Amino acid sequence: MSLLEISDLHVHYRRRTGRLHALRGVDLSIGAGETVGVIGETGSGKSTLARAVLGLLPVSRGRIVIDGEDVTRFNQRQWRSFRRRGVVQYVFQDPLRSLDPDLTIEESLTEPLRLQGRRDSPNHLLERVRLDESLLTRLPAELSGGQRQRVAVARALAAEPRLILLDEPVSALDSANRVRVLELLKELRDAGTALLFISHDLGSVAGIADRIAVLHQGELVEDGPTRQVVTEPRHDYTKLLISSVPTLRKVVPA
Ligand SMILES: Nc1ncnc2c1ncn2[C@@H]1O[C@H](COP(=O)(O)OP(=O)(O)OP(=O)(O)O)[C@@H](O)[C@H]1O
Repeated sequence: MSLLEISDLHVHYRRRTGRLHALRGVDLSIGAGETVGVIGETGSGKSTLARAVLGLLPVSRGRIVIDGEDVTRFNQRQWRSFRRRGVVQYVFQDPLRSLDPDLTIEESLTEPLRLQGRRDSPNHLLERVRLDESLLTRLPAELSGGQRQRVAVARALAAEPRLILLDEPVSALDSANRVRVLELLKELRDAGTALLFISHDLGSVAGIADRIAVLHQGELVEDGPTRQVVTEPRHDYTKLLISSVPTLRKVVPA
C-alpha cells in the first residue's frame, strides 16, 4: 500500500477575476521509503499540491489518502488530530515560515517532542542535522539561512514522520548550504523516510529522487523513474527542462 495516494486531484482558487483551475486531475503515489521529486516551472501548481496534501487548501475533486487514511474531506479538528500522529511533516522554502520567530531553537524543537508525549531534550535532533548545541538558546533570526533550514528539518524529524513534504527546501540557500541540506535529505532517505521533494530545479532533485513527476500548468505530464525521465523524457516540456541542465546525467545515479 502507498504511503501517499493522490487520485484525480483538482484544486481551484477563487480570484476576483474568476476561478483558477490550479490542479487538473493529478495522480501521484509515494510508497513507504520512496523519494519522489515534483518539478515544474513557477506557477505550475507545485506549492498548491503540497498545501492540498497538508490540508491547507480545499480540494474540489479527487482523493488524498495518507497512510491508509482518506484525509480529503477532513475538517479542522480531524486534521489537528491526524497531524498529532506525526505521519507527515513539512519543510518550506523559507524556514522562517516553519519556525516561530519568538521561540528559541530549543523551544521550537521541544514543542513537537512534547506533542508526541516525549520528555527528552532536543539535543539528538540537532545532532541528526549536524548543528551545535550552542545554537539552542538562539532565536531563528540569529541563525544563518542554512542553519535555519537545518533546524526546520530537525523540527520535522521530532515526530519521526514516515513522509516529509519539502517545498523548495534548498532554493533560498547558497551553494555550500544547498549541498549540506541535500546531503542531509539523502541521509533521511537512506534511513527510510519517504520524501516528496518539490522544486523548480531539476538539478537539485535528480541526485536524490527515485522518481520524478513533472507538473505543467496544473497537470502531471510525466511520472517515472529518475533515470528514465532524464534519459528518455516523453513530454516536450520535460525535454525542455532537461536541456536546460546540461550536467544532469552526471548527478543521476546509475
Ligand atoms: N492563494 C491563491 N489565490 C489565487 N491564486 C493562487 C493562489 N496561490 C497560487 N495561485 C495561483 O495558482 C497557480 C499555481 O500556483 P503555485 O504557487 O502552486 O505554483 P508553483 O509551481 O508552486 O510556483 P512557484 O515555483 O513560483 O512557487 C498560479 O497560477 C498561482 O498564481
